[in-house]
Amino acid sequence: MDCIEVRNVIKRFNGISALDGISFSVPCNGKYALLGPNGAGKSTTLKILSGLLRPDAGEVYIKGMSPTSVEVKRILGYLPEDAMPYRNLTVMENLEYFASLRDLPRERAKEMIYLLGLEDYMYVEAGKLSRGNLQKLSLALVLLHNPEVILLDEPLNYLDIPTQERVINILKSLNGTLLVSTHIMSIATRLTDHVIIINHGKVIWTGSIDELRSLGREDEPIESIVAKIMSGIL
Ligand SMILES: Nc1ncnc2c1ncn2[C@@H]1O[C@H](COP(=O)(O)OP(=O)(O)OP(=O)(O)O)[C@@H](O)[C@H]1O
Repeated sequence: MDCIEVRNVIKRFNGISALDGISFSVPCNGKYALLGPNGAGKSTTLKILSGLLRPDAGEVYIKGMSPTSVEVKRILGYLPEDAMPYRNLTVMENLEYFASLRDLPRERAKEMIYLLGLEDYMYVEAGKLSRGNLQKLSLALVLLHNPEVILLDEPLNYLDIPTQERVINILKSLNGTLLVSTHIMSIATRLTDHVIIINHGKVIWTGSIDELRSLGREDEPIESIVAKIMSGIL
C-alpha cells in the first residue's frame, strides 16, 4: 500500500479549476518533491491531503485512510505555506499546548526548542517573532509528534542559510514518508529522490531525480530541465 494516494482529484474555486484530475502516489518511506509553476496547484494538493480542504471529486488516502480521520491526525504532520501558531502564546507555550493535545510529555516541547535552535526565544510570544523564527516554531510544531507522513509546503521559506542546513539535516534524519512542495530545485535534490511535476492541476512528469537529470545534456542544470518540462519543451 502507498502512504499517500491522490486519485483523479478535482478542485475548483468559484468555477476556476485549481486541480484538474490530479493523480499520483508516494510509497511509504518515499521522499518526494512536488514541483510546479506558480498557481499549478501544489498548495491546494497539500491542503486536500491534510484534510483542510475537501476535493470536489476524486479520492485521497493517507495510509489507506481518509485525511479527515482521527487516525490520520495522529500520524500526519502538515506545514502550510504561511503557518501561524498561536500569536499570544510564547514559543514554549505553543509547543507545550500542542504536546498536551497529543498526550506527549512536556519535555518534548523543550527537545523541539533545542532541535530547532529556538533557545533564545522560548519565552517570546509567537506574534513577536521574526518571520524566520516563526517558521522554526511552525516546523517544531509539525515534527513534535514524530509524524509518519509529513507534508511540507515550502519548508525553508524565510530561514537563514545556517538554519536551512540545520532543517535539511533534521528532515533527512527523519523516518517516514515525505512530500515537499518547493520552488527551489536544490531543496528538492537535497531532501528528496523523486519528483512529481504538476501544471494546471495535473501531473505532467514524475520520476526519480536521476531520471530527471538524464533528460538533459551532460552539463545542463537540473533547473533548466525542469523549466523545459514545465513549458512543454521536454
Ligand atoms: N482559496 C482560494 N480561492 C480562490 N482561488 C484559489 C484559492 N486557493 C487557490 N486558488 C487558485 O487555485 C490555483 C492553484 O493555487 P495553489 O495555491 O494551489 O498553487 P501553487 O502551485 O501552490 O502556487 P504557488 O507556487 O504560487 O504557491 C490558483 O489559480 C489559485 O489562484
